[in-house]
Amino acid sequence: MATTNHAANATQHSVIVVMVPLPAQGHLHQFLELARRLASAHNIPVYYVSTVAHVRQAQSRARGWDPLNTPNLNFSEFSVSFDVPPPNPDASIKFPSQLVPAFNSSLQLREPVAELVNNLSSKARKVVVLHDFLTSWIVQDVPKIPNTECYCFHTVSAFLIFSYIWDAARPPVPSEAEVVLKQIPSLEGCNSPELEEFAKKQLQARVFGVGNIFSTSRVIEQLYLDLIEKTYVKDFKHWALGPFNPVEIPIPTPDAEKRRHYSLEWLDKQTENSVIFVSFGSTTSLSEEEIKELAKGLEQSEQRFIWVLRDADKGDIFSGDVRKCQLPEGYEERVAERGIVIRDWAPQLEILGHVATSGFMSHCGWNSCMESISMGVPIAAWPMHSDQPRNALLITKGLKIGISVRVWEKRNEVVPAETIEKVVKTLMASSEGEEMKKRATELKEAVKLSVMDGGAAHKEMESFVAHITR
Ligand SMILES: O=c1ccn([C@@H]2O[C@H](COP(=O)(O)OP(=O)(O)O[C@H]3O[C@H](CO)[C@@H](O)[C@H](O)[C@H]3O)[C@@H](O)[C@H]2O)c(=O)[nH]1
Repeated sequence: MATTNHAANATQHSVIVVMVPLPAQGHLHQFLELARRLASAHNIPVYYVSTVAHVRQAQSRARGWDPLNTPNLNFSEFSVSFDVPPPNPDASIKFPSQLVPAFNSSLQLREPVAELVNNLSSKARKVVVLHDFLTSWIVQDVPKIPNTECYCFHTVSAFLIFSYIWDAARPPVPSEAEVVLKQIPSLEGCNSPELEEFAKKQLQARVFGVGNIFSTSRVIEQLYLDLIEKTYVKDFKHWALGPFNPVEIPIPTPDAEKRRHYSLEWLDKQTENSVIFVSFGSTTSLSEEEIKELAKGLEQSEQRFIWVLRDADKGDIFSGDVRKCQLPEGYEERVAERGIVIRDWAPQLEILGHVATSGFMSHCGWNSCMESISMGVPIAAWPMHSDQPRNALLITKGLKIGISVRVWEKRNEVVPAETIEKVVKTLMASSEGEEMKKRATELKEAVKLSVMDGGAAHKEMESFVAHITR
């Protein structure tokens, strides 16, 4: 097993942080951004540990900063063996087939992680291990190592975590939460049996650490964070350290300006609040029939759009031929005046933050939700799997900043073009849509304030750092 192990170079430190993310794009930005904050703003040495493929992905997908040139941030990469099938867009459960083999391969990190932490623990007063719930199995030996402390980093919404508690125990909740929780969809159809099996393994190896970190903000999910806090034992700590995405789009340097994505230049030419961005994250693919209906629906809506249409993220995790999604003949030429189709990785945050963008058709992956809220963009919800159906409920019924396109109960039917057309028009060109936009803008302003000196998110980070370095 080849490793780039920096532990040998570590000098004596008070506290060292080791991060063990799940090797998946959706979990990457959050872990990486927390690593950056701890290493740069708080001067704590951080070790970001994962498979070779995931570390490469992390190094190339940091937003606007150079992870390789960040003092205090070290990458420990371990090569693992695995074989990953390509995505299957026609699968009845949309959970991507290529992911679980990649997750399973990460189980091989158990020994190297224990070895690394063991090594570091002799060089520091304390080693703090921040792990994903889905990497519990990897870190299960850590509590036996002296001078260590474990924290679970949830890269999902607080609403989702509380929805599991609600499923299991129906604790009393305020009416405002009850109205929403009563509508939570069952978990049927959310995960593949392979993922269920993987998650069960994590639950069995669960490490009962010191606290939870949530990838959310108190200004968005205070209601559900309070409910979670009430159900845990008293001295277990909780921090909401999000958002982990930038809340402002930085002005590009002259160099970055030259490399600016063509979709942003296209947006520059559109009028304010006129474009809907359509993208379904990094893990799922649409079937040919869904693509056909979506193409038709967008065209019939007569709204401007940017549509990211590619197969699930290659993300360096699987090799082999990738299907090229087919659009109806002559489609791109026909809609050229109004829309563009991106076949590659898109600069999602910049697109959402552009003044011309005012709607987002999204699968409701949690990063996409947080990014959309941070940029004040209401959502047309098209959930596909995992936490997405429940996130969609939070967005549409809890925060009231969105509308459903793919209704979860009708997930076995292809969403027809007429529904897509209607939803896009409602979001982009109706008083109902304007209301959603207004609420999304209010949330955006609150999030912006929260990350400033003295704001809720800022204070929360200070409290977390004070706790781990105590
Ligand atoms: O062309 C693209 C596609 C994606 N992204 C970014 O990739 C991330 C995608 O994350 P997310 O919206 O959460 O979707 P997934 O990649 O599908 O995330 C997985 O992980 C999330 C966090 O646990 C879960 O909420 C999702 O359900 C799960 O599918 C976001 O930061 C996007 O900005 C881009 O920048 N460009």
